[in-house]
Amino acid sequence: MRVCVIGTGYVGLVTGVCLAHIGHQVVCVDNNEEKVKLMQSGQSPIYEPGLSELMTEAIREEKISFTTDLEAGVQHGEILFIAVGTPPLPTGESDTRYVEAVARGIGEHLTDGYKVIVNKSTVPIGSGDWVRMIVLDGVAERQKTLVPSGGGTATEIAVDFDVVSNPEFLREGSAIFDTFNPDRIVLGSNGDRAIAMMKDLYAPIVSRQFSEDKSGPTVPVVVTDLNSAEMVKYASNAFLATKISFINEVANICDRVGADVTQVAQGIGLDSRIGSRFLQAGIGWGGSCFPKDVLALIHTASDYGYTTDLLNATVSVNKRQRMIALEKLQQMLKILKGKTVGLLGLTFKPDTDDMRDAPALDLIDNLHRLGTKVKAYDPLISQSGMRHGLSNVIVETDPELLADGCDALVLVTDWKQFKGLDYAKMAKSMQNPVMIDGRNFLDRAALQAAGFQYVGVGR
Ligand SMILES: NC(=O)c1ccc[n+]([C@@H]2O[C@H](COP(=O)([O-])OP(=O)(O)OC[C@H]3O[C@@H](n4cnc5c(N)ncnc54)[C@H](O)[C@@H]3O)[C@@H](O)[C@H]2O)c1
Ligand SMILES: O=c1ccn([C@@H]2O[C@H](COP(=O)(O)OP(=O)(O)O[C@H]3O[C@H](CO)[C@@H](O)[C@H](O)[C@H]3O)[C@@H](O)[C@H]2O)c(=O)[nH]1
Repeated sequence: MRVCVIGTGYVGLVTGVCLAHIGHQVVCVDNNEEKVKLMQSGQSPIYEPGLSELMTEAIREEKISFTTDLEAGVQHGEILFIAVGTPPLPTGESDTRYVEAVARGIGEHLTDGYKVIVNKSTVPIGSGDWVRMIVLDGVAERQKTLVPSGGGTATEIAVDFDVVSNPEFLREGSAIFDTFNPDRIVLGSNGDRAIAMMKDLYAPIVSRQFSEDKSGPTVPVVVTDLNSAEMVKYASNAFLATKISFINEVANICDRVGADVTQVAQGIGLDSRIGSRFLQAGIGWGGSCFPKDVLALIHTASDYGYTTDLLNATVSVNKRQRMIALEKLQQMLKILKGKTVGLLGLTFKPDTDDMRDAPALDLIDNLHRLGTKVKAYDPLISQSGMRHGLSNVIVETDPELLADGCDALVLVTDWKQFKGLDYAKMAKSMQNPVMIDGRNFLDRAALQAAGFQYVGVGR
């Protein structure tokens, strides 16, 4: 099928490349010229495991192209994906201005023939109907420009489209895997024709043709109304964030009573009603989605007169959890002023270059506030030189250089490379071999054998 994806960030580019891989003809549109030039030259502007390889293949097979020209994209696509950012406003609500600009632009360029407009961006509940309205506004704008040369009124522009909400559940760092191995596909629409086209689009994924386990059961497709599909996205993220806040709260109690949260998580996670995933206690959840989406849902509820006691607690537990590494550093080192702390990891999770709302950023700010020198090493940020927002941090290019002279190390991101470091060598070069393991990721006994005082979270 002919697909246009508008917005080529973590979601749009992965979606475009994966749809091209399964055989569709994809045009990706972005209004960032630099990004588009980079993609046209075959390079991905983001790091996502496996993305570059699939992108190169799709370009070689002429299944995908990149442009800044929205009109060309709209003309090409039978299915038009909106995948632009919806960042948080200071009030907590989503900033939908990029979605609005794209919807209006689509309306200004819609041509004859039926099109499906898909909200892939995470958008506030009710956005499906709102996008329809904005697209029609765009059509009306164009209509106004059509004045026949002899005067009179121009022929009415005829458009035919439906809006579908197709929320995205991929995780950064495993986005390609998640796209080919989804737990479910959610399609919200008021139009049967649109749903049928979306099912055709995803048929190779639904049939597991591209899954790791090709013989697995077909992927469930959940068809809902527009509002419910939008709510599925927010409720999923809110549930997962709540699950992590829950285990973090349990970890804080474990710390006080002398239990080990990693053992507790194993014990409770084996209950199939609970499940073992997203029960890793640590320094709190971050990234571009959980923080903004939980706040946006709280905001929506409040717009409708409802106070979200549970979600408010999810957020406040997380805020406090973001301080846990600092508290543990204070317990171990006492005064932090004049001390040097090294951070292992900067990104909000491993296998991504994304620093949006990363717990490392809070920690850095708090350490600076207390007069601590901060150094950091991150497998991706250190190598790529992407130091956006990190001007006060000494970014080392190797973990051993990081340890040199430090009073303590904090493991902030659970990059798998951190399992195999030469901790004995690192301990020797430190002022004070203290390891705060903010992700309960390292082997306590091995660290102690290497000469570290090891402190985990809730263990
Ligand atoms: N990042 C994730 O893991 C993830 C997962 C699921 C859902 N989402 C949701 O998907 C949406 C996109 O997230 P993202 O992380 O990919 O964002 P992003 O910031 O990485 O990318 C957004 C892209 O849209 C482009 N853009 C902005 N305005 C545009 C316009 N008018 N025309 C064309 N392009 C435009 C930007 O240049 C950018 O390349 C958000 O709503 C987010 O909540 C994100
Ligand atoms: O047991 C856990 C699992 C995760 N995290 C933290 O939670 C955050 C989010 O992690 P993860 O969900 O793996 O990454 P995201 O890429 O942010 O993905 C989430 O947000 C996306 C955007 O909405 C959704 O599409 C995904 O389904 C949803 O998992 C990170 O800071 C993790 O360190 C924990 O602290 N403990």
